[in-house]
Amino acid sequence: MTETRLRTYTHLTGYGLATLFIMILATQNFRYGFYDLFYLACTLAALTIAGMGYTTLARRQQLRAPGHLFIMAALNGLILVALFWLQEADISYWCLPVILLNLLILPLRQGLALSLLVTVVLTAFLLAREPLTDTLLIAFAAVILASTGALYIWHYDHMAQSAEDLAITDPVTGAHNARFLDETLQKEISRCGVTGHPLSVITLAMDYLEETKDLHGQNGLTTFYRAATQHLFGVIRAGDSLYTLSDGKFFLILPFTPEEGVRVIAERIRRSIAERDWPVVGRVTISLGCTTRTVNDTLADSLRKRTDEALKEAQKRSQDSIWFAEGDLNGA
Ligand SMILES: Nc1nc2c(ncn2[C@@H]2O[C@H](COP(=O)(O)OP(=O)(O)OP(=O)(O)O)[C@@H](O)[C@H]2O)c(=O)[nH]1
Repeated sequence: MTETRLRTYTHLTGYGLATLFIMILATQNFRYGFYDLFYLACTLAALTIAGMGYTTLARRQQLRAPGHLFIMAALNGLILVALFWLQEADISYWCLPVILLNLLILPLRQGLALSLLVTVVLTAFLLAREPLTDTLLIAFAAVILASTGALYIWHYDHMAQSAEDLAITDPVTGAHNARFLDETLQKEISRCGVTGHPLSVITLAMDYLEETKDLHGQNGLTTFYRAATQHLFGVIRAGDSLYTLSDGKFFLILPFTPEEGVRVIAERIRRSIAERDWPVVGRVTISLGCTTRTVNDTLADSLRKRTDEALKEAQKRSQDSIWFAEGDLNGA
């Protein structure tokens, strides 16, 4: 299930349960003749039903739907105004589920800020009217609810972020993985198609891979891959992205980089790798295949194939070299 869909279900459940709870309150107050509280509950229910409608309408943008903040601010505001207007201490108990609803519907910071605001105003109201022990009891319940809810949501957000990072990161090098490459490259190509900015890519691989493996073992290679990744992150500019492919190759996506630019950065990378003394493996050279997108390149696969061929050509000609593959400008 995607995060967006999960949020949609969570929001619908939150608003749905709140509506049910408020409708029960409305019915009870109507039965006992507390019409002010009945009207208040009906208005609150209208807001939570609006929340359900908004959740359904904005279901594709649940992660950044700003309307929830307005709905929840109105809901919280209405309860606080009613608290002072009606001078009805029973309304203070309505604030407790609202604190949880804030945290469930809104991003953590917004939800927590709104819940703390409600807690402070509620405590001030109770201090002026109710015995100190009752006030402390309700304020304490509100703080416990807000902090436990916030902790739980923070923990969930943290876990979701870690799972997402793991899914797109190579465990050995810490760079992005091949799965994420296809996705990002396709998006980048589509963006270039619209804006017309140049896009270049590079595939690079270590020379004498088998010999190095025989000499230093897989651990030696892994140490080099890790160090090379950190080094490449330092060479490329912000906006470029680096990927580790399964067969010991690296891939670079270089947005806003024309043919002359990719030749410059490829040469810079080649030289900087050859000049260093690497841990465990010592002196190492790499070969690089590069290409620049043409208007006929609409698929990630075609750019990847062309850089792979360019890399093979570079390795065939000599080690420690670069080959640039021209794209087809005439036919698709
Ligand atoms: N994508 C990318 N391109 C680079 C990088 N370094 C150089 N280039 C390309 O090579 C061209 C010439 O780079 P440089 O020789 O560093 O000259 P520069 O004018 O200082 O480069 P910029 O100010 O980065 O444009 C740049 O305009 C880029 O197209 C890099 O780290 N990433």
